[in-house]
Amino acid sequence: MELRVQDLAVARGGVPVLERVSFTLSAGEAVILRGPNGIGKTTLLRTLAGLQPALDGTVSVPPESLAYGAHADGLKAVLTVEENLRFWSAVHGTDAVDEALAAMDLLALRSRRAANLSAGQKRRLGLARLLVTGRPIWLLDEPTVSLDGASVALFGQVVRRHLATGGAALMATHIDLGLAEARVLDLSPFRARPVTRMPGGFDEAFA
Ligand SMILES: Nc1ncnc2c1ncn2[C@@H]1O[C@H](COP(=O)(O)OP(=O)(O)OP(=O)(O)O)[C@@H](O)[C@H]1O
Repeated sequence: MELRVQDLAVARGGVPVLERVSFTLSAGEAVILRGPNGIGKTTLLRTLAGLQPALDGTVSVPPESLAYGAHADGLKAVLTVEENLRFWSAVHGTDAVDEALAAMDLLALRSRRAANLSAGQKRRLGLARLLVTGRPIWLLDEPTVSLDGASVALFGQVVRRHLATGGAALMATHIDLGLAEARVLDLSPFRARPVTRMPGGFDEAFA
């Protein structure tokens, strides 16, 4: 499945952040979003995931084709690791829980409550959730935060396997996941033009 983004404009807190963003992400492809802090990588990913509306533009696939992986969002603290994945697998009508546990090295932690996981273990569970969504296009926001070297390598393998089986990934990351084939999309040219400022106004005070 191909993701075609055309002239997308996105905003954060009502303020336009990026505009006229156009790119294509094909099956089997990984694209890495680049740009300085605050340029709008998270905002772009959240907009594509359907978590906030776009100001303008078109996205060729519905949010149901996209899986958003960020932080530990969506984890139920009182459920165990395995129960969390079973919950999401039921929501998505898939059956990949054991595979996901194994892929992110969570088999030994399957009976532990999510609340009692370390930050890195929570992150691994959040990434295992991607696998049980069964969705082809992954949107990843700094997926390797809190992960140790071994877990980064593990996740690199998971992404490569996803790409090899026709999936695609759009990610904001500063870490080399070992994806030699990944394309880089620099967001700098899409920075929204600043709104007209009022002299002595709020913007001036914080400039
Ligand atoms: N809740 C919010 N309300 C208003 N503005 C926000 C809010 N969250 C973020 N912003 C602003 O929106 C802009 C885009 O932020 P975003 O998090 O998308 O950038 P980013 O490229 O992901 O940054 P980083 O590399 O630091 O993670 C920034 O200028 C930020 O200050």
